[in-house]
Amino acid sequence: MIDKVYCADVRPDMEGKRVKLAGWVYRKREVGKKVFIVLRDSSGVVQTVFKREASEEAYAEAKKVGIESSVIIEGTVKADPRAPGGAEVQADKMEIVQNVDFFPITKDASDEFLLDVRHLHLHSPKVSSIMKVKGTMMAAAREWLLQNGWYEVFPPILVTGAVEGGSTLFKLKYFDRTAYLSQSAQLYLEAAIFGLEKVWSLTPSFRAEKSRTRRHLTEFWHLELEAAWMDLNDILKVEEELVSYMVQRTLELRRKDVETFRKDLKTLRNTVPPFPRISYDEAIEILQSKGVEIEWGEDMGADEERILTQEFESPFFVYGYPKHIKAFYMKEDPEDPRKVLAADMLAPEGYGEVIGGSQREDSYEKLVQRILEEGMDPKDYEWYLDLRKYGSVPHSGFGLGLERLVAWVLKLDHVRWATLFPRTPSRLYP
Ligand SMILES: NC(=O)C[C@H]([NH3+])C(=O)NS(=O)(=O)OC[C@H]1O[C@@H](n2cnc3c(N)ncnc32)[C@H](O)[C@@H]1O
Ligand SMILES: [Mg+2]
Repeated sequence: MIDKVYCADVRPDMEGKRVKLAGWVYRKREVGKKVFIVLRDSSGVVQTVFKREASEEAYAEAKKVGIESSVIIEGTVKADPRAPGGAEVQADKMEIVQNVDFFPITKDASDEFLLDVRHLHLHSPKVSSIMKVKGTMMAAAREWLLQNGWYEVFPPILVTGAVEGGSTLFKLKYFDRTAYLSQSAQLYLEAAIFGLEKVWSLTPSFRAEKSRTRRHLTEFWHLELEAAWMDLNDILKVEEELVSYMVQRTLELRRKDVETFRKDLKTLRNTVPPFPRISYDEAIEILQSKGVEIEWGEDMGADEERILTQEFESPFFVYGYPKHIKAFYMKEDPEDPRKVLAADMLAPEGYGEVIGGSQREDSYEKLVQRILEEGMDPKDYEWYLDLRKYGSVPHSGFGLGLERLVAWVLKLDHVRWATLFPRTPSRLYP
């Protein structure tokens, strides 16, 4: 590894210190007999200046080097309030590792072009900021989960059945059998709670969703928790504590990156327990009062959720959905058989659903009945039904879409920008 100083670590108090930098040419301009190069690395940028009198050779290299060329620069730090970070490097040596004559991404590049060359778009400091925030949010989640006694497990991705409906399964040939890409690790987490009680996993989940909305991917990162002995209210408390910790910790560690995308942090600061809770019935009434044509029993889509979020300035829960619009594994509400003990967490500012969760049906007979009601074959879920035969317990869990949470925190206009290489119905390459 090159013994280098990171760009963001070049400070005014290093005046006179000799440093070696390694990175990529981010910006370049010639002013009179000087060449200014803003060098970029993973930490940020620093201004370097090349003068003929300092080194003829380095000056000539600086004049010819192209944007996004990889370079190693040596020089002396000089405090200068006009330079980003208050200091610049007066360069006297440059090694061009690889010169780039023309970098295809220009200022006016369209979103579609950026996605076509996503492998080059990852040079962008803004993209790096998104990935740093996403990584920090997951690091915060891990911190919280470890501190609160949750065990990480590693469920399979190659599976034999649907969790969230057969219409969004990706099917593949598995030797002489049929397999699917996992839509959710939930069923396997439900098996794990009989030994570990409180489990979680971060896995890629796959949905053959044809819906081309700003919040759907065909592959997304899915943070899922499952706990024995917990009912719906218990798991909602877990959700709001976990999400609050993820958001507040990210503000603590990555505030500059977050502020690159949003100046108003109010809804993030408001993300502290307890989150507001409204029933599905109340949600329908609110929507109807705002002129939305929706009847009780209908599902809320992105548009309805967007309108609903206008009522809140923090994430909030909607609970008590009608049974027929929710998944087979959800426990019927003992007080109202039309409903299930399920709740979604919606993010404000128009983002909507970021978490889907519920208390699970723990009765063998009722679960068989729900599977049949949904037109599925209990034989396909024999192992899953066994979980209700051998020491069944009340249990609950949820799934958080990591890209959706990041998209809200950074106010991204599409969830695809929150993933390294977005997968959508029209995108499988690069
Ligand atoms: N362990 C569980 O209880 C999870 C449960 N089986 C489940 O998959 N619920 S979910 O379908 O609402 O998906 C959960 C979350 O997963 C995210 N999600 C769900 N589908 C997508 C797509 N297509 N793209 C991006 N993100 C998606 C979104 O935030 C949802 O709230
Ligand atoms: Mg959902």
